[in-house]
Amino acid sequence: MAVTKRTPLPVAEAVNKILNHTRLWGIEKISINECDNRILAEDLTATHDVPPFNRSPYDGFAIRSEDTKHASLDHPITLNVVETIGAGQVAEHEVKSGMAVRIMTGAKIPEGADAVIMLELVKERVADNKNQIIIKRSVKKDENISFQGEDTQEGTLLVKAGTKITPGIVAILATFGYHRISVYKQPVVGILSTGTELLDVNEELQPGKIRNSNAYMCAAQVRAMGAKIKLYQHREDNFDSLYKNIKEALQETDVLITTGGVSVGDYDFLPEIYKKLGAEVLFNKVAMRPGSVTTVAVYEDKWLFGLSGNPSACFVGAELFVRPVILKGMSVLKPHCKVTKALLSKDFPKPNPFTRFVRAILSEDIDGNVVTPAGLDKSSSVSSLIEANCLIVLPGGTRGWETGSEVGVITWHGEGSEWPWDHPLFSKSSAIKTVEKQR
Ligand SMILES: Nc1nc2c(c(=O)[nH]1)N[C@H]1C(S)=C(S)[C@@H](COP(=O)(O)OP(=O)(O)OC[C@H]3O[C@@H](n4cnc5c(N)ncnc54)[C@H](O)[C@@H]3O)O[C@H]1N2
Ligand code: MOO
Ligand SMILES: [Mg+2]
Repeated sequence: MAVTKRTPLPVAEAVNKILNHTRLWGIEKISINECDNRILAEDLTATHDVPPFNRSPYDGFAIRSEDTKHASLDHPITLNVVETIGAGQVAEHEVKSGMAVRIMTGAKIPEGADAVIMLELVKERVADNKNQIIIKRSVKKDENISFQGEDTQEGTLLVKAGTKITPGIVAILATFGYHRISVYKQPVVGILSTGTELLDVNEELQPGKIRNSNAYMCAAQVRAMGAKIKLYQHREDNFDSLYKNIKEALQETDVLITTGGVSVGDYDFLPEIYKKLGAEVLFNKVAMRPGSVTTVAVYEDKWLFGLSGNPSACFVGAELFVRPVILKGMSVLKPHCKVTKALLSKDFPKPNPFTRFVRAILSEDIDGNVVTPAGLDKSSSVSSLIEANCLIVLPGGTRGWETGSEVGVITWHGEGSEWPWDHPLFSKSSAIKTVEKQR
């Protein structure tokens, strides 16, 4: 059987094709108790000032500063303590000249008072059956007052829709009384590995067989992207049953990732399955390594990602192509891997006509970011994924890369990047400059 020729698409064009097809996953309301790491679908605006009233930042006495104007070690002044309030209580008295209110941290400053003096700075006594304090220093107006609105003012836009809910944002939700929150729905991402050679994790090795690592790896990647996972039993490379499995899985998923069976081999059935489904194949070859066989198709409103069976290629395919589909569908403002630059700490002599994504370790030294390739640089490698915390992006060309070269790097942790990436990592003409050898 003749092998159909595939035309490799530059990585940036492949990403653009995907971006042209993304759709929003919809919005749902959920409880504040279950919103961790979800993506906000509404802007959060301060619905009142914080703090909402002037309050005491210390345990002390609310006083009128004027009363202490002439207070000193030699001329202590005495005030009568008229009541005590804790946080949550409101004073009954207005503080008039000669009066003080014993006040605890967080309590509303009583009318008439314009300063607080800490407990430790006064002497307390009872005289004539009255609680009194003696003050030996002057206190300035506004001293030790937390002012209404000093943290944030009513009407301030605090968090934009499309932001991931962190513990800090949960505090904001609670502060302003959002107990049910609009968030983007999480797409359901099915993961189905094909390969007659595959065993499940709990099975003993047999001749010619290997355990299915891709499905579990992809599930972990996609879960970290914030989607819901449906992990399917791995399947043999059999056209008819695989077609049926995929068709069924598409009924209950928004995105279906398959791993393996996507190249040109006798048992690589994914290309034929896309055809039989009538799926629109956006691309089936990308000018990149690893992952050149990555195929992406759309079928009705579903996505099909045919990731490579080779573990490292599978990993790269998920980060480059699945990530933006999931995150853009939740209006995440930076839905792509984060792009940055670093100096190469080792020669990378292997030239490649395609853009190469090298699993690597990014670290910082006094000169800035440094990046070191990690482990075996083959698309079949699984151990190079252990330490890798980034991918070096080497534009295709005829030369290798020397120690000290400034290279583009992408990472999948924390905040991402917008598209297009801010320096043209993928264009040959951009020839990332080689800096003088530094080490
Ligand atoms: N004649 C050609 N052969 C190949 C080409 C090509 O262009 N022409 N491309 C090569 C490249 S590049 C890659 S990458 C692989 C992609 O192969 P498939 O996506 O079809 O994947 P499989 O053939 O099913 O498996 C490849 C490799 O990965 C192992 N594998 C598969 N599934 C898993 C899994 N779930 N967990 C762990 N490892 C898995 C499988 O045993 C194979 O060793 O094709 C090249 N060939
Ligand atoms: O798709 Mo393959 O990973 O380029 O080696
Ligand atoms: Mg194959």
